[in-house]
Amino acid sequence: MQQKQNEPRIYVAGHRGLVGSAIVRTLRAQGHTNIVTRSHQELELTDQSQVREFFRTENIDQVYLAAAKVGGIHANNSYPAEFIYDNMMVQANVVHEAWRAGVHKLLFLGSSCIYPRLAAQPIREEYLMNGILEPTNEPYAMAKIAGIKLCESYNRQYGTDYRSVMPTNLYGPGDNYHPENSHVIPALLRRFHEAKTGGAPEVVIWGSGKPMREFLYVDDMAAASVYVMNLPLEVYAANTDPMHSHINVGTGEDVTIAALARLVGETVGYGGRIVFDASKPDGTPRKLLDVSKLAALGWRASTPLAEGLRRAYEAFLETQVEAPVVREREPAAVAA
Ligand SMILES: NC(=O)C1=CN([C@@H]2O[C@H](COP(=O)(O)OP(=O)(O)OC[C@H]3O[C@@H](n4cnc5c(N)ncnc54)[C@H](OP(=O)(O)O)[C@@H]3O)[C@@H](O)[C@H]2O)C=CC1
Ligand SMILES: C[C@H]1O[C@H](OP(=O)(O)OP(=O)(O)OC[C@H]2O[C@@H](n3cnc4c(=O)[nH]c(N)nc43)[C@H](O)[C@@H]2O)[C@@H](O)[C@@H](O)C1=O
Repeated sequence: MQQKQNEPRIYVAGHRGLVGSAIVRTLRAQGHTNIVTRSHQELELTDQSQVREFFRTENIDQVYLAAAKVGGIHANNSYPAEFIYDNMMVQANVVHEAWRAGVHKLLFLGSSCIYPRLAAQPIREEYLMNGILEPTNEPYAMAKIAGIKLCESYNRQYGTDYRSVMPTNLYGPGDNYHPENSHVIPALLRRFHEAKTGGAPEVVIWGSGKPMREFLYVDDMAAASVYVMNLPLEVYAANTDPMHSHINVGTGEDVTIAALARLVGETVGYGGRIVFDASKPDGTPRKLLDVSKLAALGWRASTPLAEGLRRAYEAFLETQVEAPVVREREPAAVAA
């Protein structure tokens, strides 16, 4: 593809993942042709020397940092060392080496789990660090909080323009459908689909079904990421306290896990029973984001949950046609 003159050279870290692939789709749809990507195999972001060499040679103007060790409640709870180590290393290397190479603009993706477990609802950006974190994902959340502080600190000391967005729970095409390590939506799409095709009389849902979650379709998240990256600095800075320089991204609406399960069942066309396994953790009881800051800046989510689930199920079915086993990643042991 021919590159336009003066177009920024944009590195999307994690472009094969759920969010990174959607950011690439969004940038391409907006006409960007100068997008740089590297797979995990090509560039190990926990390795500082590889990251330094990449930024030294690639002449990058902007970074979307969507590479991270990511998983649902079970993966976070089972592999805490990998969730804290990988995420601390990836973000420290990318932020530091981007700064060393003179990259002025970067967008860091955090997560709504940075907020206290029992935060007042809806959760405003300034509630960061005013309470105890949810234990099932505390190591991951600590890494993400450090990521926000990295960006703030480089901005304060070096005058960079490194921004942070805190997404709620995401879903959509390109998700991880591992039966245990995935998030709830891809796990349930797969479980309900297998129950339907296998004629199973019931589907088991983890926990009590009572926790509430807010779900954002991934193309909305990608659109929000590009929107925040491109806001004029004076507009972004005027809306973000220098000590709380992150912005929530969500829909502003949540559902119980029981209601979500019924909706996934309807989407898939499963007619059997839904049962709950109380031996599995519920995690945070509720984490609804206050999205008024981003709304005031001019962006709102546009994909209703039922429509997003329909598209996500279509994408899941496509992966079944291409290859019956889809993107099932087992966290590997932390490199010695
Ligand atoms: N999914 C969700 O519900 C939410 C996600 N987020 C955040 O959004 C961002 C993107 O998440 P999502 O797209 O879901 O995650 P995915 O797991 O789908 O994608 C992450 C990508 O990063 C790559 N990656 C991971 N570790 C490394 C590494 N050490 N070196 C190079 N590449 C690496 C992965 O490659 P490989 O698979 O080969 O390891 C993968 O392509 C993350 O920061 C996450 O914390 C925030 C809130 C909710
Ligand atoms: C995005 C977010 O993701 C993780 O947190 P989480 O919100 O708890 O995410 P989850 O999608 O795994 O679960 C949501 C709810 O759903 C219930 N649930 C039912 N049945 C299944 C099920 O089959 N799989 C999963 N994973 N959950 C299930 C589950 O018990 C929980 O009550 C964080 O660790 C953290 O990394 C983070 O930031």
